[in-house]
Amino acid sequence: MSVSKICCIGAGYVGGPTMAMIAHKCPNIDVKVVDINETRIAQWNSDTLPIYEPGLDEIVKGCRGKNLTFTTEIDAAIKEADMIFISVNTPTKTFGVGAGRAANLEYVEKCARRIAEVAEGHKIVVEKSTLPVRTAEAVKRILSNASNGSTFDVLSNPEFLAEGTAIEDLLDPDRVLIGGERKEAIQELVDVYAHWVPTDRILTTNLWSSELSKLTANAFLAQRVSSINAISALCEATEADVDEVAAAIGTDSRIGPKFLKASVGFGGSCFQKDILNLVYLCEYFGLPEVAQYWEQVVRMNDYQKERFVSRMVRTMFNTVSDKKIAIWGFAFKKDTNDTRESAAIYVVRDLLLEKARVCIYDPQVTKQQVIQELEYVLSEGDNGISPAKRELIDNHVTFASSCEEASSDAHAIAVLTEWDEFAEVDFGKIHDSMKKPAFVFDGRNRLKQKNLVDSGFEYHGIGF
Ligand SMILES: NC(=O)c1ccc[n+]([C@@H]2O[C@H](COP(=O)([O-])OP(=O)(O)OC[C@H]3O[C@@H](n4cnc5c(N)ncnc54)[C@H](O)[C@@H]3O)[C@@H](O)[C@H]2O)c1
Ligand SMILES: O=c1ccn([C@@H]2O[C@H](COP(=O)(O)OP(=O)(O)O[C@H]3O[C@H](CO)[C@@H](O)[C@H](O)[C@H]3O)[C@@H](O)[C@H]2O)c(=O)[nH]1
Repeated sequence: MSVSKICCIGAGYVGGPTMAMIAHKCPNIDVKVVDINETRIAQWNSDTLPIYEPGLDEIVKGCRGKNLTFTTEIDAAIKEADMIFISVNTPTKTFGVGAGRAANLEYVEKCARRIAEVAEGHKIVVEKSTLPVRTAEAVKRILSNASNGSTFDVLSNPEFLAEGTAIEDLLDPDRVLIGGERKEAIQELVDVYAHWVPTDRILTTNLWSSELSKLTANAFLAQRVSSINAISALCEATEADVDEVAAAIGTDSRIGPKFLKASVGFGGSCFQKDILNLVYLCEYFGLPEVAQYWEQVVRMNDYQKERFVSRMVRTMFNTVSDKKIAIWGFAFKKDTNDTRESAAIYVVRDLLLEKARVCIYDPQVTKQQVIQELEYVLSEGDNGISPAKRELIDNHVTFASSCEEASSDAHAIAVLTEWDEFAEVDFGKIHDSMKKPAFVFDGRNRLKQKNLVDSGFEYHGIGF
C-alpha cells in the first residue's frame, strides 16, 4: 500500500513548509494541514502567508486548491488520512514540574488523544515535532486505547530545516531521519521522501535514536555558536579577531567552517528550548554532570547578550539614559519574520531598563509583534506588567520604516539581525543625520567590511 492521503496537525513554521514541499513533490498525495488556530489557517488560505520564508509563496500557491489544503476541520482530515503528522508546538514548560526546562507536551498529547478518538482503520502516526526521547512510548500508549479499535504505527521523523532557508533545506536536505519499529511502516514514509530525496540520504533508525538525534543536533549546533562567542570575548580582550580565528580553525576539515559566526547570541524557537529539554532529561535520568555540561551553552548565550549591552553602555560614557538608539533588525536571524527568543528582545529590554529610547526597524517584523515580545519579557510572572515598565514601552519605544528613519538623530545604531539590506544604505547620509560621536554596535559583524570608521563612525563589532 502506498500513502495517498496525509494529514498534518499544526500549521506552523514546520507544518506549513514541510507539507507544502510534500504536496509540491508528490502530486499524487493529497495533503491536508489542520490547525485549531482559525486566524492562522485563514492566513495560509490568503495572499499573505503567516510565515515569511523565501520561495514559500510560489510553492504554496502552486499546490493550494489542488493537492494542498489548509483547514480547521481536524477530525475529518484525521479520519481520511493514511498518515498523520503531529507538528504542533512543544515549548518549554512554564509551570509545575520541570518548569523552565522540560518540554510542554500538552499539545502533542492532545493530538494523540484526538487521533485515538476519531481515527478509523490503520494509521501511521508520525512525530514531526521535536520531542524528548521516549515520547513515542506515551503516544503509543494513548493510541492503544483508541475508541474505534483502530491500529497504529508510530514513527519519529524530526525536522532539521532552519528558518530563512526552509525551502532550500526541504528541497535538498543533508538527510531525512526516520525512526520506527515496523519495517513496512518505515518504508511507507521513506517512499514519500524518495519522490525527491536520494535514498542514501534517508536514514532509518530505531525510535529512540531518532528522537534523541534531533535534540543532539541542535545541542551541537548551538554549542558551536556559544563556543565561538566565548572566544569572541577573549578576542576583545587580546586584540585577536574572532572572524580570523573562526576562519583559521574552520579550515581544519575536522572542525569545518559552518556555524562559527560570532554574534550577539543565538535566538530562535529551538536552540534554547531543546538544550534545556536535554538538560532536563539528563537530570531526570540521573546524569547531573551531563546536564551541567549542556546547560553552560545556554548560560554562555545569556552572557553574550548581556555583554553586548554592557559594552554599549560603557562605550557611550557609562550612560544611555534618554539617548536614542536605532535598532536595526528584530528577527532572530535574517530572512524570517520570527522573533521567538531573538537576541534583540533581551538587548532592547536591557537598553530600556537603562532608560534608553529605542527606535526599531525590521523589514519583516510587525510593530505589534515587537510590543508583544517586550510586554512578555518585561512582565513579572502572573502579576503582568508593572506601570513603570508599561511606561518604558509606551514612551521609550518607537518604530521606523527604514534604517535611515530609525537612525536620524540617534546617538547609536545597534545591528541585531544580519539583513542584507543593512549593508546597502548610504552610510554618509546616515552619519550626517546622527548625533556625534555616532556609534555603531554591530552584533552580527554585518557592516565590518564597510569601513564605517572612514565615514566618521565609531564602530564596534563582536570579537575584535
Ligand atoms: N520552527 C522551526 O524552525 C522548527 C524546525 C524544526 C523543528 N521544529 C519543531 O517543530 C514543532 C513545531 O514548531 P513550529 O515552529 O512549527 O511551531 P508553531 O508554533 O509555529 O506551530 C504549531 C502550530 O500547532 C498548532 N496546534 C497546537 N496544538 C494543536 C492541536 N491540538 N490541534 C491542532 N493544532 C494545534 C498551533 O495552533 C500552531 O499553529 C516544535 O516541536 C519545534 O520544536 C521547529
Ligand atoms: O554561526 C552562527 C550560526 C547561527 N547563529 C545564530 O543561531 C540562531 C539559530 O540559527 P539557525 O540554526 O540558522 O536557525 P534555526 O531556524 O533556529 O534552525 C535551528 O533550529 C531548527 C529547529 O529545531 C533546526 O531544525 C535547524 O536544523 C537548526 O539549525 C540564530 O539566531 C542565528 O543568528 C549564530 O549566531 N552564528
